[in-house]
Amino acid sequence: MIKININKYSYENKIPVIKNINISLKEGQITTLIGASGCGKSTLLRVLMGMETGAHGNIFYNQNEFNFNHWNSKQTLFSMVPQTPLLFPWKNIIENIKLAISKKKEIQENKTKNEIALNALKIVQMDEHALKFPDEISLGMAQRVAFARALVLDTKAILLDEPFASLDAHTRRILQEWLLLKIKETSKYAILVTHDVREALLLSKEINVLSGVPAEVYKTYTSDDILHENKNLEEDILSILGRNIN
Ligand SMILES: Nc1ncnc2c1ncn2[C@@H]1O[C@H](COP(=O)(O)OP(=O)(O)OP(=O)(O)O)[C@@H](O)[C@H]1O
Repeated sequence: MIKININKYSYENKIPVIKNINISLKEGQITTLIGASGCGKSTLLRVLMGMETGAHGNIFYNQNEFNFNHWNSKQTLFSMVPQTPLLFPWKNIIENIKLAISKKKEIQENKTKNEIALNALKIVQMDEHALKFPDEISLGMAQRVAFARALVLDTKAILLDEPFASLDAHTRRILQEWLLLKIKETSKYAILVTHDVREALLLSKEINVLSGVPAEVYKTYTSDDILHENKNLEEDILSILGRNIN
């Protein structure tokens, strides 16, 4: 299990954007953060990536405690799949993946970067398109490449920042099912950030509903709540989001 506690984070010592976030991640499962626009979801992911420093709190993984005081972008616990794939347009698909592969990984696996990249593209069923350029593939395919790029970074957890937001409803549905399977197959831990309550219910084992700024966990739904749908969860979550809690 990965346990994340962020007691507080503020940009440039102004009012806190994140407060009292305690979430847990389980292997092969997706934990979701859902909250209104601007409540601090992307900031939270950036803190975990080490792109924003100065948060107060800690992370527990494998009996180790990591303090945010010593957290930076060189951390190896988290990688991110952003809202848009952010591929270099002048490099083909396999070259885009190879850029993310370290020399250390090449030595450890005793494989060339090409072999490692091709293997990751196989996992996301994009190996047949390895030599295409980003403008020759669809957005859904590009998001799968972004997922492969996160895989070769070999982090324990993948942070998914609204990865399906820019896709049409049909492609989104296919990729949602696909993602669920891949997280299970690769035994990754995952955090999904979304606005979409149905997406949260479809993919998550745990849903954390965030309040408005500062982002704070207002309510947590466990896998039991989600599985049994004993309450009308969709309505429940929507009504919390609609209250614009501050
Ligand atoms: N670099 C920054 N400096 C100062 N404040 C920032 C910075 N980035 C974001 N903020 C503020 O922090 C708050 C949270 O922003 P954030 O982008 O994390 O929200 P979000 O929940 O991801 O929004 P959305 O769902 O619309 O992407 C907002 O009030 C925003 O204005």
